[in-house]
Amino acid sequence: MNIQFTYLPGDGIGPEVGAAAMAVLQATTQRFGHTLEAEHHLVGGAAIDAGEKPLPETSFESCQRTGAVLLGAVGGPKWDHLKGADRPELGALLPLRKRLNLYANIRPCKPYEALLDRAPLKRDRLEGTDFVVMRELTGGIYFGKKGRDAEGAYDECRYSESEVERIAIKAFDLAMTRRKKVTSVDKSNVLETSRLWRETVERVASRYPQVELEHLLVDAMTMHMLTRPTAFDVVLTENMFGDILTDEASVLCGSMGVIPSASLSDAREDQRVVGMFEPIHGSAPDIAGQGKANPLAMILSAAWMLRLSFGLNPEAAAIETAVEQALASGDVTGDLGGTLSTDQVGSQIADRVRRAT
Ligand SMILES: NC(=O)C1=CN([C@@H]2O[C@H](COP(=O)(O)OP(=O)(O)OC[C@H]3O[C@@H](n4cnc5c(N)ncnc54)[C@H](O)[C@@H]3O)[C@@H](O)[C@H]2O)C=CC1
Ligand SMILES: CC(C)CC(=O)C(=O)O
Ligand SMILES: [Mg+2]
Repeated sequence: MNIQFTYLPGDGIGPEVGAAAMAVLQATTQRFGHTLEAEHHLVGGAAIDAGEKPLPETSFESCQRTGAVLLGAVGGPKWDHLKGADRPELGALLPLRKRLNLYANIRPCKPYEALLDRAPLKRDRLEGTDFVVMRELTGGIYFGKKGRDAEGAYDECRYSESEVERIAIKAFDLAMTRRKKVTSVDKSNVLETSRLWRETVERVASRYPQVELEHLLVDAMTMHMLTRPTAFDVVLTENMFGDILTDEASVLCGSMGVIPSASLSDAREDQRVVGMFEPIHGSAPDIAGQGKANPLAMILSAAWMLRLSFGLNPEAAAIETAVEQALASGDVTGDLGGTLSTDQVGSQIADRVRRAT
């Protein structure tokens, strides 16, 4: 198969973890007899520095055409002085998600055996943790009207019923393939959008009688995630809450550098589901350029792209097995207690895939 996708390394550690993931993709495609056709494009601060808009039309057009996107990260202090849509986050990342209709953001939290003792939780409390966050990605406060007025500043938070309904359906469908439990997280004691969220989730739940539904308020959820992480199966939540809760979930998994993500659309007219695959972390300016970034989240995101955009299950599994072996052998970066550089982690995982029988 010819694996044609759009590669957007972006900013900070994005190109570093991206290079490691590309090395693993090269090894995997060679090993399984495929060809790799990566369309490299600029996005975010890297595009701004090249005199372009944060999301150049050529970059967007490639994403739209290939329907499979591997993204590093965008943003960083260098571009923090910019305002509104001139910023990498507001001018590139959010429009990419919106324009590709990537409303379903899936982020797993399943700590690897080798990392169980790195989390600040006791092993016996963490063992068996295996949940997936289904985060709504194209609505809510990040996309609302924002601005300044004489009194200060505002960010509007809006959700339509259909936006809540479609992500709830995704969460219940996913729960049906897993342990049949959905925990919906909102702030319905205060927010009107959360009241609509809860009503709509209840309505969708009535179509899935086999699935247990639990509601939690987001402030309490931050505590429950640390005190009873094994209680969750599918965690359904809105855009900003999902953003924050998944950074918290990364602590259970040992590092920000190990959680991949998939952002998916519905099938388009051509039946293609568009997918963007990216680590949950950002551009990590504090470690950028030092070879310290953990590339596993990006490598696992590439594996998800092979599975979800190209249906290449054995290929994705080969990468995931190699990652597990690397973790078990301690061949990892400093955030996980290892001594390897970003590149070294990438090349030893590529070697493991090449050697796999
Ligand atoms: N999807 C995206 O493009 C995202 C972009 N951002 C942007 O990234 C920039 C930096 O944001 P921060 O708040 O610093 O969040 P961040 O996720 O980049 O970093 C938070 C902390 O985690 C560490 N970390 C992150 N990824 C790591 C990795 N792969 N290996 C080892 N350590 C890692 C960093 O060194 C830092 O101490 C901001 O401009 C932000 O808007 C943030 C999150 C997502
Ligand atoms: C610009 C942010 C909304 C990106 C982010 O933190 C995320 O999606 O995790
Ligand atoms: Mg985030």
